[in-house]
Amino acid sequence: MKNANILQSRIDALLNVLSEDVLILSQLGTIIFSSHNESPIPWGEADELTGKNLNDIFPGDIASMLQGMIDKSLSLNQLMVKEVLFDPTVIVYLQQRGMAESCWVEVRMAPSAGDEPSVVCRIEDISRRKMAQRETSQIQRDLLTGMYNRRALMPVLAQSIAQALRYDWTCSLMLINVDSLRLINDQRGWDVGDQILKRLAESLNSLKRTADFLARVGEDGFAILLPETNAEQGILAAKRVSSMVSDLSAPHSGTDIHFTVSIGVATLSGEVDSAESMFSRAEDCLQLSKQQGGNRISGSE
Ligand SMILES: Nc1nc2c(ncn2[C@@H]2O[C@H](COP(=O)(O)OP(=O)(O)OP(=O)(O)O)[C@@H](O)[C@H]2O)c(=O)[nH]1
Repeated sequence: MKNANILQSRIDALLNVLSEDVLILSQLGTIIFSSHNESPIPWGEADELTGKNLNDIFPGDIASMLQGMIDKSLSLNQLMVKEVLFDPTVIVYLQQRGMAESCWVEVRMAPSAGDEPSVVCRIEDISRRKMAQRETSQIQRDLLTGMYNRRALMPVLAQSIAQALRYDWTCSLMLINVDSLRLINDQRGWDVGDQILKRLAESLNSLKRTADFLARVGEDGFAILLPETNAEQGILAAKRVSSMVSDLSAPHSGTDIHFTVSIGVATLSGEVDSAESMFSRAEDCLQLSKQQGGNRISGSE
């Protein structure tokens, strides 16, 4: 009995230092025990929750999703984890207790030993983590086309170079730049220019191999990192892009506006190469294609 008391006081102390909510739920979704301390979720007093069922707190779809987690956790005897949006306009129980802003929570359920089947459920507010994830992915994406940007490309290129050097492979970088986008914008309107960039992005995305990495770099162009691709194969890939672009167009006043691209391909040239030096060589090749009148492919090792 003494031991049981010590254990209980340790469990109470443990629960007191947790900022997450902890519930024990029966197999049928009834709250047997609840503990919440500094949680931003206004559940009401701990006593108020005990004896309530998930259906008393959550609308039908969320209650049955949580019940599904209980069922699975008990039948598979394993931890279940899900991210759930707690929106007070949907979860009226929480709105009535003062919740004004939505928050994302991580729900973890683990089967618990005992006479009656039950699960221990931890609910943690992960809104900040979610926001940070969203911000990170936004700063790595181009807003117009949704593709990765140069900031995202450079570390991947550096990694690909490191791998190629280590395993005695190679890799290539292709820069694809729309010819005379300024003129198209001026003559047909910025919307047409936008359409061209979007269609080109979508088509490059479908054309590239799964292992390739596509990014929008600069105002009017894209880059594709081609792992395990030598100079000759890089030029072949560029030819495929060029021929694909000849079938692309953007609609404008009932007509189709066609466009061309210039391409520069750089291939890894040895131990001294870096992401920056390879990118800069690809830019030089692109420049050469532009100087020769555009709609051309230039490559360098
Ligand atoms: N429609 C559209 N235009 C953009 C976007 N970003 C930049 N631009 C424009 O794209 C044009 C790029 O101009 P330049 O760098 O001179 O290139 P260009 O006219 O394609 O000439 P070349 O590359 O030499 O063929 C500029 O007028 C930019 O204002 C965009 O997101 N959408």
